[in-house]
Amino acid sequence: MFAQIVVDVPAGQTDRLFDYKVPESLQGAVSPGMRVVVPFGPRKLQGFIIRLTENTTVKKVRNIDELLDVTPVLTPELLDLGSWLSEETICYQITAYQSMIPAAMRAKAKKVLYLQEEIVHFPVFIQTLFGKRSSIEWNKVPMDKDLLSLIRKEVRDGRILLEYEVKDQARKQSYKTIQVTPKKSREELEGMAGNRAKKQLEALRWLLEHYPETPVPLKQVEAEGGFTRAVLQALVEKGCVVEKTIEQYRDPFKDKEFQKTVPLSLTNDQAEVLHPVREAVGTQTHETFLLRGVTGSGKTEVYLQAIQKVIEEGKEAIVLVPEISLTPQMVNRFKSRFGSQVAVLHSALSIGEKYDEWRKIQRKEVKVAVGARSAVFAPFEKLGLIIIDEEHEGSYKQEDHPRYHAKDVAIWRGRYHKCPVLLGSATPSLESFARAQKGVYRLLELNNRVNNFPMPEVELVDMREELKNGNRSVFSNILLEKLEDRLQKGEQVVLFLNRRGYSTFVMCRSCGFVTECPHCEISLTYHHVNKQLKCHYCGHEESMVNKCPSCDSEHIRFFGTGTQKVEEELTRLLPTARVIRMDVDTTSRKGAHEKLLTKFGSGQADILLGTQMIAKGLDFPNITLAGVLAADTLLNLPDFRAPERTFQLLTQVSGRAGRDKLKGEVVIQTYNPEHYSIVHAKEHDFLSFSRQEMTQRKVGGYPPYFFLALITVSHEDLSQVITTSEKIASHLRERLSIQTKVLGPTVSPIARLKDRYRYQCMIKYRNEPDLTKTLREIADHFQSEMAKDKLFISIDMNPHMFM
Ligand SMILES: Nc1ncnc2c1ncn2[C@@H]1O[C@H](COP(=O)(O)OP(=O)(O)OP(=O)(O)O)[C@@H](O)[C@H]1O
Ligand SMILES: [Zn+2]
Ligand SMILES: [Zn+2]
Repeated sequence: MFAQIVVDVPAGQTDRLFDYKVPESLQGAVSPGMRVVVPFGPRKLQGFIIRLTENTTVKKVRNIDELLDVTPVLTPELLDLGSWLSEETICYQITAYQSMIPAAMRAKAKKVLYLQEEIVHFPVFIQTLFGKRSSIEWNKVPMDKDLLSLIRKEVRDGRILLEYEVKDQARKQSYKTIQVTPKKSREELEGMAGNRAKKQLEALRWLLEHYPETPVPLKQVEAEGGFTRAVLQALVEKGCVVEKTIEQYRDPFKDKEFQKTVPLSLTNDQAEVLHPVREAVGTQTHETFLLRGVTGSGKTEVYLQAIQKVIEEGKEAIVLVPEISLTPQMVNRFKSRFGSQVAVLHSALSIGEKYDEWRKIQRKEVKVAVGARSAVFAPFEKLGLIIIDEEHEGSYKQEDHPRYHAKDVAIWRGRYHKCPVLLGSATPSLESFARAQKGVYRLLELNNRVNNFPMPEVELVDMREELKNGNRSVFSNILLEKLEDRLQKGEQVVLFLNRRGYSTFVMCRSCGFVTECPHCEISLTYHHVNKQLKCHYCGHEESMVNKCPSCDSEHIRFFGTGTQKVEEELTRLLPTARVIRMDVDTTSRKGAHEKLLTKFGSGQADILLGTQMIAKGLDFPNITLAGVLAADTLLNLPDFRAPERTFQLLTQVSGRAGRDKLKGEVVIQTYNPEHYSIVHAKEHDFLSFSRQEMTQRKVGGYPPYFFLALITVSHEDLSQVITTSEKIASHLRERLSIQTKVLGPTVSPIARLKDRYRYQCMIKYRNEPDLTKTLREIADHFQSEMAKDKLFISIDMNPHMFM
């Protein structure tokens, strides 16, 4: 028998399957989706088995060296999906597969088999393998087919546990227990211990007295009984007690109580949008729904009840939420409804925790996976529904290989499983909305808030006027007044400050010199805490200067407004206000995010000041004011989606206010009060915004009218970058149709990054069936240069970032 294998070859090789012989010893133990180690030239490499065949055309076929899995880590579906991803996003198949499995399995982790029952209950083969041990390292297991298939069966039945020992794990993931060997009399047991072993007899008697029938953690016996591990180990070896390893999932939620919630009785609007989704789940029909529901319209309850139906049908569901809104509040809503049937895949989890959650899915111990982008690869085999909340979010697009968009993957899987995909948002992306209007997706709408609570009143403040009237503060007079009013009433406020484009930079007032990173063409950011200047792209750090390096002036200082600075000003202006600041600095510690939100939710603070992480998903009834300190920061980015992002963000932030009985108000401070994205956000008018934005897109030749592909070339040597990108552009112009536009090459908005110069070409096309093929040829053409030289070419078939 032979296996066709995708091998983890470093760049420089093409993407193809290699044939290997399955040695006699492994026949019956191998199946597609398992990882193996194979010889490749002089090296040993990892690979995935794609399929098994009876024959090969290869003359000198080599043997598989080692099998790394007992059960496949990739399902047949995911194997298909990976090859599709590799074609669509122009990446190596191996890269696609690696991105589908948890990091713990990618790392060179040690694998250990643990017996879950007494050794005597296992077949002789396994008894001999383990001897007196209760665990054994995988690489000590002989690659013997009969033994392997036995082990596989036991792993499947849960009698042997396969663990990855990941280095990052300081915490215990399993613990040992001991138990007096059952079905033996006291005399027998004492005889086995032998009367010369005093300490052992003492321990045995203690156990017989205190825990005659139940397993006790070894630690507990040591602590309570005061026996040493050596004494107890001796009893194990003599067979007087049996040792057992109890697995403990690293459950990041274990200290939490989830109040069980029951389905709310739906409003008519909710019932109306839920109906077709449940129907599609029931009839196993693939269809993509776009649920456009204003903020606070009860989309989450619709998701929950759709999932309910999925579970009733004996199926499984995936819920994707943006990383940033994967807040405890959001997670709780799923955990509270479905309890232990939910696995949460969260980037804040440790590698080990993530692996545990993933394994719950793989073992079919849960029915629902809630997570950020990569949770779309959850290895369910009976998918009944995939939900993407806040479907417009840019973070669903991966900005590294494989450059996939979670929405495309979700729809691919929906088709495969014949199940619906539900996209939800208050502000759908124009691409999705256009598809819904054309009938490619089915549009569902929730136009009102639950209980018809009104949308909040939005006021725009022109900050240029404020300045003219002598107000140099970051707070307009109106916002300050309203803040004072809320403090008096004991109501709560969220204040939003955009992180990007508004961090503090250092500028010389005399000559305009701005301190830049020596490796990237980006201004350095001032960090208050350690008085350092830092580059957000490459991490370069230097100390703050007192004199302008360019003109020697002493009038050099930092500008712009970071959250810290706003917090300082806030406490100066409103000394009694209790402020919680949420940004990368205050939430970097594990669990900090949750603590801060709980504190705010329980009324221990008046103002929640933060960046993007407070813009979405928060549902606190006592918030009656939302303030946006600078609405324009996103508008100025060199990105055709800037107005769309601005509109979305303003709508989201506004959506935090007045979600319950108390009426909400919003203040948006801006230097562009006439900009259509801001004007329409004020009116909560998605339809008018999308109409106007569509016109812009048509004129500019942008999605959804045109598709885009972005090629970025970088090298330490500028002339190399220019030559290569020119070659690529002219090759493309020759190959592609005349309707297709090839723009550039031009300098990238970030002209230099980590000492590499960057140029880009943009392709705008409507119909170019062979484009991925052509681009792959280009990538292959430069492959050898890329391998030996410092040239780098990145191809993005659906770019969301243009920097
Ligand atoms: N049928 C219902 N009856 C009573 N309350 C409901 C109902 N449906 C939802 N709610 C409540 O309404 C509030 C808003 O709902 P939810 O958070 O689901 O809105 P959303 O559409 O997801 O909002 P956003 O897009 O702003 O996150 C929540 O507090 C929720 O518990
Ligand atoms: Zn200067
Ligand atoms: Zn840098």
